[in-house]
Amino acid sequence: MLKKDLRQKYLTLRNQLSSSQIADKSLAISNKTLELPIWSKDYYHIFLPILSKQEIDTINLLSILQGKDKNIVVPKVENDSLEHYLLTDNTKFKNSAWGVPEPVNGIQIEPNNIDVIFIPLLAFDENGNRVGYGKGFYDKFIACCKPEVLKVGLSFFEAEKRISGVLPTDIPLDYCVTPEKIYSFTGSR
Ligand SMILES: Nc1nc2c(c(=O)[nH]1)N(C=O)[C@@H](CNc1ccc(C(=O)N[C@@H](CCC(=O)O)C(=O)O)cc1)CN2
Ligand SMILES: Nc1ncnc2c1ncn2[C@@H]1O[C@H](COP(=O)(O)OP(=O)(O)OP(=O)(O)O)[C@@H](O)[C@H]1O
Repeated sequence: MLKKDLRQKYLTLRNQLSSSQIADKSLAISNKTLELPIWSKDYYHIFLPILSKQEIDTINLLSILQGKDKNIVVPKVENDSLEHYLLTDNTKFKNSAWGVPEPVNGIQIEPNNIDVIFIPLLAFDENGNRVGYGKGFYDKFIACCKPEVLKVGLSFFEAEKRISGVLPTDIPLDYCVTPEKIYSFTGSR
């Protein structure tokens, strides 16, 4: 299926989830991440959910990262690209026009310092390709990171067979975590 059709399909499926399904699936995804071979790193990049858009609630994953004493980095849209800030006890948040809770100020982190990125998505396929909102924010961000950065998709739904219309700028995932299972794409490339 084409990216734009998949975007529509999964936006609709996501909107049909009840708030208790969102909470249960978000918790299951967070707990499943503990089985990933990613926990020996320092800098973990995480998104904070647009709750009104029924995105995965990452609060439990945030607690896991804090419990493991990791450096936690969150994005902010500035001039049509992402900037990244260290999360501290003093970080203040403000919802962007798009509904993302974004840090107001703080210590900026360069992409080359980031070791692991948890990526929001609408759909993914069995090759680790991914569909987001279609703005290319994450594609451009990942392109600035070090080549060995670990890219971990989080998804309420299981993999599609194949996304068509994948572009040369699309960087595939290393792992994707759903409430049911972990997909690893590291062996297939
Ligand atoms: N929780 C969360 N945080 C995230 C993302 C995400 O998908 N989820 N992003 C993943 O990329 C980035 C922000 N993504 C954005 C995507 C679109 C627009 C935006 O400006 N949208 C237009 C409408 C565009 C349209 O409908 O065509 C607007 O609000 O005017 C802003 C940010 C970074 N943070
Ligand atoms: N590294 C890059 N440099 C410049 N433009 C890019 C880059 N990566 C992607 N783009 C552009 O961004 C646009 C959106 O890409 P795509 O449809 O793959 O978005 P997406 O993967 O759904 O969204 P996102 O990355 O925000 O989650 C495309 O027009 C693409 O050409």
